[in-house]
Amino acid sequence: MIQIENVYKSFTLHNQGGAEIPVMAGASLRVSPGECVALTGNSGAGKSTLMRMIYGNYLAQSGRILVGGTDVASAAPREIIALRRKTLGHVSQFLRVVPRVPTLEVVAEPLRALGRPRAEALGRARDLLSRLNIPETLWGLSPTTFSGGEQQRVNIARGFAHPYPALLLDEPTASLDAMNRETVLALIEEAKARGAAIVGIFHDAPARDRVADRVMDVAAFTPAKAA
Ligand SMILES: Nc1ncnc2c1ncn2[C@@H]1O[C@H](COP(=O)(O)OP(=O)(O)OP(=O)(O)O)[C@@H](O)[C@H]1O
Repeated sequence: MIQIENVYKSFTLHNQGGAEIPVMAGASLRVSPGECVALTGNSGAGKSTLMRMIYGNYLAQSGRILVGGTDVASAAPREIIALRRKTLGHVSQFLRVVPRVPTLEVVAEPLRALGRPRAEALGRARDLLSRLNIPETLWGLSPTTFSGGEQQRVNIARGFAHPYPALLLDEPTASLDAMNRETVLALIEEAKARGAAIVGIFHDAPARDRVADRVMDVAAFTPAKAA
């Protein structure tokens, strides 16, 4: 489902005389449906960079990043937008939403964008918001004024609304209380059970041990310091 082949990435520092810093070389990884692979490695090893390349936010200089048959490394922007809508979900700790849209609509939006009926999309949103303990009194309000933890849970609900075949999880359990953390782990397990291929960064080691089938240390892809 997710297949990374021999990816190379460097950053060009335009404010430092155009210096080129290689950060990843020979990155390869294959994630099957129903499998969760956790990226590990020291701070600065390149976990976030690899996730951003899979999502199409950072461009790989060479190699292939196949997600459900689309090569993110060479796809046109509109192909990446379609991929993100149908196939590739992304759950981070941070909520970015259009102001003034009610929480229920924010969570239902990924399903509405795929043309799912309004009643079905809102039903799914209600189910997820209840499971993640967002009080019903907040559902009609925009989440922009919510607490950090509430915004994080709204973002998780939104990220799990559509059953994406591929999912990227960036510290999905960070700063959650025990009960909500348990719900998120259950959502991840359900996504695996329905066949989602998942790549995640989990600083929460017990969470990683529970949901990850394999661990990939990205230090293996760090270019030799002399290069
Ligand atoms: N936009 C950028 N421009 C220049 N260098 C960058 C950029 N993004 C990341 N880097 C560099 O790439 C390397 C990998 O960073 P990355 O954020 O992927 O590491 P990480 O493993 O996710 O670290 P952490 O666990 O601290 O989040 C670092 O040396 C970082 O400085």
